[in-house]
Amino acid sequence: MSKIIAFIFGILVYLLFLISFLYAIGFVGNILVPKSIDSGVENALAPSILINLALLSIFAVQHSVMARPVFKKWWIKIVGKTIERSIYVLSSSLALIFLYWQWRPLKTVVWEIENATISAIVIGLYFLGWLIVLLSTFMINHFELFGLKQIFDNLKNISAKSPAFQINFFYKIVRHPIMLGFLIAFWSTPVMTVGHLIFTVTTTFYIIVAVKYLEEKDLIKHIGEPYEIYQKKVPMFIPFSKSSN
Ligand SMILES: C[S@@+](CC[C@H](N)C(=O)[O-])C[C@H]1O[C@@H](n2cnc3c(N)ncnc32)[C@H](O)[C@@H]1O
Repeated sequence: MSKIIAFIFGILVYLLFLISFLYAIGFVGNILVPKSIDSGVENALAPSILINLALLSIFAVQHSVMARPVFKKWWIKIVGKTIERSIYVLSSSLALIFLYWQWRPLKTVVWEIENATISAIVIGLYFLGWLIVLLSTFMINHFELFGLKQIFDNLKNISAKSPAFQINFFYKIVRHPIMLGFLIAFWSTPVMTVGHLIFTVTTTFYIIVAVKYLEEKDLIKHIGEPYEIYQKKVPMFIPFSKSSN
């Protein structure tokens, strides 16, 4: 019975993730969704900036703290291995939905691309960024990353293996294609407002710090020398650039 409940929970969490992921494309790109990064009533500058930074910080803290091995080890003892990842995905989705809901638009335009062709290219890049994000998740392990593999394995009484270290497809070109996809999507806008710029600069800073000082440190601890060799051969974010630590 508990296996079925865990399974249903994991499926519902995955559906919520899909909704919040699709909503993110509409939210950042100001496309189709009822509330986007630049829609709604504009309030005073200082409180809006503080609220937006607080919303981004909630996501960053949740996302980084719950992903650390020390936290995971402790948390697995409480919730069990099967649904640990689903709870992580659920928490991230809720933090994102809260951000979409409470985001304060700041509509002053910082830059605007007036040339229609360049504007269309930039919009194309926006969707390319999101596509890179989605495809990259399949290159490591989409189903493990979003908790589905764990709930399926549990249902079939298979003991889950640790996810394998991948150096395939996009991971041959950069070490962090998912984050590169986000960076491309967040910066590629024909109209950059103050609110969008705050979002983009803060997330860029967070991505660089989280990858360099948290994720890669954990990967070196976990994988060891093969990851250090990978770091020397493959650049972090910029394809074909000199590889860096
Ligand atoms: C949200 S994913 C982001 C992965 C990577 N930073 C990127 O931008 O493509 C985070 C998870 O991917 C795992 N990961 C990072 N690089 C990996 C690789 N080359 N192979 C397998 N898993 C990896 C990390 O251990 C972490 O659990």
